Amino acid sequence: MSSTGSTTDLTAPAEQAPAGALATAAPAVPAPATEAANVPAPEASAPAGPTGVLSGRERIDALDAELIALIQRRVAVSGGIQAARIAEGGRRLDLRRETEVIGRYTRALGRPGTAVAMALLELGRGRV
Ligand SMILES: C=C(O[C@@H]1C=C(C(=O)O)C=C[C@H]1O)C(=O)O
Repeated sequence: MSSTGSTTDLTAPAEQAPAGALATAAPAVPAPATEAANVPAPEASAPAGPTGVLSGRERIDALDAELIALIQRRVAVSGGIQAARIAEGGRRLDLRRETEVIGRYTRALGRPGTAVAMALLELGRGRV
């Protein structure tokens, strides 16, 4: 991954999982993504004690790297949508859609989710 923060990820090949991947990876009765608050993830069971702290931190570091990569991909996709809309004579931003996005994160994560959504939207602005 580039550490330059560039948006060249627009050309990244994998914005979605391959067809069928979700079907095999998803639980039989998947919880709605918007209702996932307070459901502990499997990663929540790190062993206690110093070893647990170290190994847990490695997992945190790996998760943070994944999150950053996902955020960079989101910024690139968002920029592509904005550029397309501008090319069609529209406005860069769609506040109704942004309200939907904020609501999704708020329902899933509570008040901090609102802040996460706002940060994601801010990161996606002005990249085109
Ligand atoms: C990406 C879009 O354009 C803008 C960016 C958004 C985002 O990053 O989620 C949402 C709404 C728009 O202000 C879109 O309309 O979907």
